[in-house]
Amino acid sequence: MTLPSQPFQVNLHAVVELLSTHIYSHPSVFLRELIQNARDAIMTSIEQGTLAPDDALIRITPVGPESSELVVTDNGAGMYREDMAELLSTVGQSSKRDIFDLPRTDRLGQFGIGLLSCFMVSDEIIVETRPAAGGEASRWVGRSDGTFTLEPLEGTSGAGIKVGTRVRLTPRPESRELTMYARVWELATLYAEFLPVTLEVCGPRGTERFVNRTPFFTRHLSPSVLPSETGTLEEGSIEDLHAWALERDLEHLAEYGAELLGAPPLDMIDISVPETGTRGTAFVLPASPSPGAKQTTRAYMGGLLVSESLPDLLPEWAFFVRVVLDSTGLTPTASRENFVNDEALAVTKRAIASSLRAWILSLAENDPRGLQRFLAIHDLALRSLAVHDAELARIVLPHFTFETNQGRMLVSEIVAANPRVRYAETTEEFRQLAGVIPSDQIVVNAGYVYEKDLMRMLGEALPSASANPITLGDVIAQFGAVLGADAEGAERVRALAETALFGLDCDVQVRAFTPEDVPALYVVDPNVLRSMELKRLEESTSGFWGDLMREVTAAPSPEQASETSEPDLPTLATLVLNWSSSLVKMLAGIDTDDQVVASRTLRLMYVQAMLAGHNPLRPADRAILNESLSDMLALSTNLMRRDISVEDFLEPGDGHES
Ligand SMILES: Nc1ncnc2c1ncn2[C@@H]1O[C@H](COP(=O)(O)OP(=O)(O)OP(=O)(O)O)[C@@H](O)[C@H]1O
Repeated sequence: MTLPSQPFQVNLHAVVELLSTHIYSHPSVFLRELIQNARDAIMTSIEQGTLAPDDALIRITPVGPESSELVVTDNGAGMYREDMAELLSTVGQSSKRDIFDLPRTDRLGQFGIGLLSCFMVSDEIIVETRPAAGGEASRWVGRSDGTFTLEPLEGTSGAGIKVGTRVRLTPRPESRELTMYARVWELATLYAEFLPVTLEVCGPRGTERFVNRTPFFTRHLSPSVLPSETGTLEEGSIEDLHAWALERDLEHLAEYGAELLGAPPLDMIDISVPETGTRGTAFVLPASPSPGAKQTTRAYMGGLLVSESLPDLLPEWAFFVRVVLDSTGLTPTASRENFVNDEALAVTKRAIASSLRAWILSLAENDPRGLQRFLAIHDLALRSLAVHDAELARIVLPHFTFETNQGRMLVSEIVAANPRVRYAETTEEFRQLAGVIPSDQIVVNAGYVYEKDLMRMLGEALPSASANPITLGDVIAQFGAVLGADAEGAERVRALAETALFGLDCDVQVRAFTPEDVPALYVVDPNVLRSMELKRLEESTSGFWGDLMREVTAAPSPEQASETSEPDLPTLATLVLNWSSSLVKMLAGIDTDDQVVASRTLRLMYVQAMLAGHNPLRPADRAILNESLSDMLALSTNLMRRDISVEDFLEPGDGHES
């Protein structure tokens, strides 16, 4: 025997609890749901020809001294009594779906739960309505205990009910504030200021205020209605009038942007995605946002607010704009506070990204000064975009500036000076290189974020140019060896220096190079530099951090591990003494008696070379700096008094042990 089917029962309390704690972010959304129902009913009437668009009106009367009820009235389609029980008392029932039960894009509602949000602020919802197509007025009263009544409003009781619908709520004490004038005005403006239906809020003492503003952010490239007060038009003046209207729209748009950003936007970018009925404006920030800041989007659906701050609608790199948009083709989530992450949203996101990109491209091609203004504020954003976008890189790369040994230069200037661009991959290497590269040659510092990648793209982006890394090792390899009659002197200085730098893990070479006023170069492999920095920290840090540092420095990297297995560990650093420097030549001719002076001079040259290359000084380096300076001071003062001898200063490593 088959048992008869039975309908599910709905526990209304549990549903309202679910709505308020898991779906809606705040009880105040009840007002947005009522405005949305009123707007949809008005759209139905306009569509059916029973209401002229200019006569459409939503009126909100807040709770106040004269009334303990909040009333939302519309002059839309209303409802027939026969439909009311099903539409209003059935959770999930909506009239806003098409014959295939799909949401209608011209209606904002679709889930059939919005009215229930009123139970978040009131225990009773009264809906009084009269259908626009003709018929009796009716009253439906729904209660939070899950019961409802439905009655006809005949004779005098229905006389005050005009075509349309009014919803009456008596708020619970804790929700009263949400239904009073100040808050209602604030919420109505927030949700509906761009609603294309007139919305008025009745203020104290019968005053009325309209919340509506024109959504200029959706229409700035198509002029809004032409002024009606212009009277008859002269021949040929229609274009002027369009230009005037467009300019006025742009002014309003800029004003809105300034309100949104707190300062006039640097520029405004039109967003248009016809496939998803999305239109809007991206306002370019007039100041650089804090690092890592992600801009959120203010989104509307049919003029009703979805969210003031939607994340994830913009690409990662677009932290230089704040977007405001309106969509009729995206699907809202049940809370109506976000969009469903579907294909339509993906299409919209891609289109927004390409509009921003197209704006940058057109700036680069048509308005180089505008691009420079933009770069002065949002340089990093554009670099981060260009490294992933070869086509964009081709257009914008010449406009980027890079640090070079000749100061900051535009890429176009660098390439014009020499299309075979050479760049240092780290800032440390650049600083060392900058000291020795002949001044008529350019070396670029590509050590900052994105710059190495951009340099690597240069050859592809600008076919006439090429870019290759250059290391200090490359430059030093080209330095001339010291030959012939000078070879002996050079070897002497090298031996002196090796002795003076004993124990400092530093090899010594003597080469001839320019500039002559650089007596020595301290050359170090970047990996070695890193371990030196760790060692310095380790030596100067005690306790937990010191132990941690020691652990870090003790654990060899895979490369180091393979290196240590080799019998000869490469020398850590090299001091390259410059045979072209008169100071170095002087050291070659120094008297044996003055070897202490030579030793301290070489140690000072070593520290000076380290500092010139922006290398970190370890405690041992600082110690020899201080010792050498005090020795030099003592030598020069005491020797002049002739009351001490050089032997007093000799120490192991000074070459006088024997
Ligand atoms: N002001 C109104 N005028 C005419 N019909 C209304 C009005 N308010 C509600 N209705 C009817 O009641 C139904 C249920 O409304 P409800 O707000 O619960 O859901 P919805 O608007 O259809 O969908 P959503 O949950 O997405 O808002 C609507 O589909 C509509 O038919």
